[in-house]
Amino acid sequence: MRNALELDDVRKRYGPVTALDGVDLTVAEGETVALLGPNGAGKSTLLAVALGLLPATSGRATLLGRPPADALRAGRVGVLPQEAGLLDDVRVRELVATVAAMYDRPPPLAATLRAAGVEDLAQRLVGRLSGGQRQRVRFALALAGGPGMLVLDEPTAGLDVDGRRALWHEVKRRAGTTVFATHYLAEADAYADRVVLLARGRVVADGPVDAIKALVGGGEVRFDRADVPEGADLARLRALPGVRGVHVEGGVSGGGAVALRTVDSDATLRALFAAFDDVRGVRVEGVDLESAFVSLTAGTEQTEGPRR
Ligand SMILES: Nc1ncnc2c1ncn2[C@@H]1O[C@H](COP(=O)(O)OP(=O)(O)OP(=O)(O)O)[C@@H](O)[C@H]1O
Repeated sequence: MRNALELDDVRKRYGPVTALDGVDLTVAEGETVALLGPNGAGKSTLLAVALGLLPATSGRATLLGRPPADALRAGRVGVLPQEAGLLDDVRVRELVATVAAMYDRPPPLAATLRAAGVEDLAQRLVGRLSGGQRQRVRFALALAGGPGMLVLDEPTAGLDVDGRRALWHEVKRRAGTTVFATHYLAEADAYADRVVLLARGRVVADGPVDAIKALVGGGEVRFDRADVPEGADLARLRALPGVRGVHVEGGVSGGGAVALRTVDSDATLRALFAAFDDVRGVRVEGVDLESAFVSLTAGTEQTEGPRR
């Protein structure tokens, strides 16, 4: 299968700030890839370089087998940039029609308006729309040329529940290549085949959602006890193999609910049963994407100033 996107040791500096610090990334055709990372990690910069909208300081970007700007000019990629300005004094229908007319074989206008959920807004002036409605219009502009690939920077920012559902429904229906940046981990979990986790301009994890969760490993062993563990009991729980943290909540009718954060739930479970004979309601839960995200990017918020 051909690669839709290739980034080869891409670096991008804005004066003293290193926004991308040697990024290698490959996206195969047909893949849906989510780009995650804390504020300032470099997600928007990565997408802008991948699209040829920003020059890299060094390294190489290839989009659909060509220099990115060429692929973009050929109308093969639909783009939803973050905070894109829109003309205010035109009606939604005119704006989408004008953009569609720049392409060789755009889909019927009605289909684009429907797909982006802006049919009912077609006659409205863009300048009078709400934030979420404007975001839907941006999505319509990304779809206007009938592109084979979508690059979406925080596409559901400002969208209500219906708007989000409609957008992802459309992305899935198209089954083309999609690369999107998001802060909503649930969206990455639900819609991406693969997650690329950026921190400080570097790829710190790259793989299917389950593999990213597994990188952090372990999970949580939860159980109930008749008594809330305290003192020596608590120390014994902390000393169980694999345990990295103990969280205790007062349970119903005076009992206690306990959660053990562990890197080896099998070893923790065996030792727990050996050491305590009054545990009940034991359940083991895996790490969720949020915990994995926090572990893998902890303390990495990008700040101004020279890099260490
Ligand atoms: N035009 C610019 N001039 C100077 N610094 C910039 C510019 N654009 C981005 N940066 C800096 O580059 C780094 C990466 O920014 P970028 O917008 O790519 O991050 P992001 O992951 O998209 O963040 P967010 O989640 O907040 O949108 C940040 O430290 C940011 O302050």
